[in-house]
Amino acid sequence: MTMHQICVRHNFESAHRLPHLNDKCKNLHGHSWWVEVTVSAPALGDDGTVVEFGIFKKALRAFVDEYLDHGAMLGDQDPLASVLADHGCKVYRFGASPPRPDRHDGERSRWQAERHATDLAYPTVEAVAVMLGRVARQALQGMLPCAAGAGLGHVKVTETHTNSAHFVPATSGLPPAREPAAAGTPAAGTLAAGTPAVAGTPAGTPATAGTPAAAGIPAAAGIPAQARQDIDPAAPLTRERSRM
Ligand SMILES: Nc1nc2c(c(=O)[nH]1)N=C([C@H](O)[C@H](O)COP(=O)(O)OP(=O)(O)OP(=O)(O)O)CN2
Repeated sequence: MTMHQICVRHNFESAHRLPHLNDKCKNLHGHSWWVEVTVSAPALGDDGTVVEFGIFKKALRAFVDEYLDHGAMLGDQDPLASVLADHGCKVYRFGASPPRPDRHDGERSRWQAERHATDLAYPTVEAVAVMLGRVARQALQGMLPCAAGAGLGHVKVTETHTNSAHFVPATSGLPPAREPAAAGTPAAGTLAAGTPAVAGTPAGTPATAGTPAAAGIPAAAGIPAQARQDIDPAAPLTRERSRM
């Protein structure tokens, strides 16, 4: 079987520390991280793509820029996590538990992003790759104009020139192929033949205005509402997703 693959990259500046590893890693230190995500599909969509670069990057970047860039990634048990958060610093916690229902909106909103890493105790490079794989996969599911059967290929996260981690999902990463569209009715997430892709308005999916502030997804300009919903960490993780 042939396979098409595309790759997008994004970078972010973030501190982390790994107090359970060696002496060097227990210091709060920063890296210029790179994340690279590939998306695979057995056949190209009607628009000749696996997934349109711009829309996919916007969805991925929205999460990274909002929750990780110029912040700190820490284990939930790390005492620095609450100290930094109490001082207004951006903190993304690995291994965090859901807040009690009576907690304030800010805490609930933070959790919506942190639930991608709830089963990952520490922000190792490997764990960051898993977490960003979940974000990327949710961005892909749903309406993005992508080829039938398109799914997450792999995620590479680089923290230094010498250190990186690859995450490859246990499954192929391909969600079930979408049903072929009835004539004249483009399937969700696919482009109708001959339908030009209008930026931010994928064919077959009405872009509902104004959405997911509640989902913790930044309402970045140009990201289709549905795409933002798709990276909504509040969406329940399926068994398959949680294996990623
Ligand atoms: N498997 C992993 N090992 C280590 C991780 C990790 O995330 N996964 N992280 C660290 C530290 O965070 C540290 O940033 C990197 O440590 P190290 O490579 O030892 O340090 P340098 O980048 O300074 O290495 P040099 O090549 O000597 O410059 C450690 N291990």
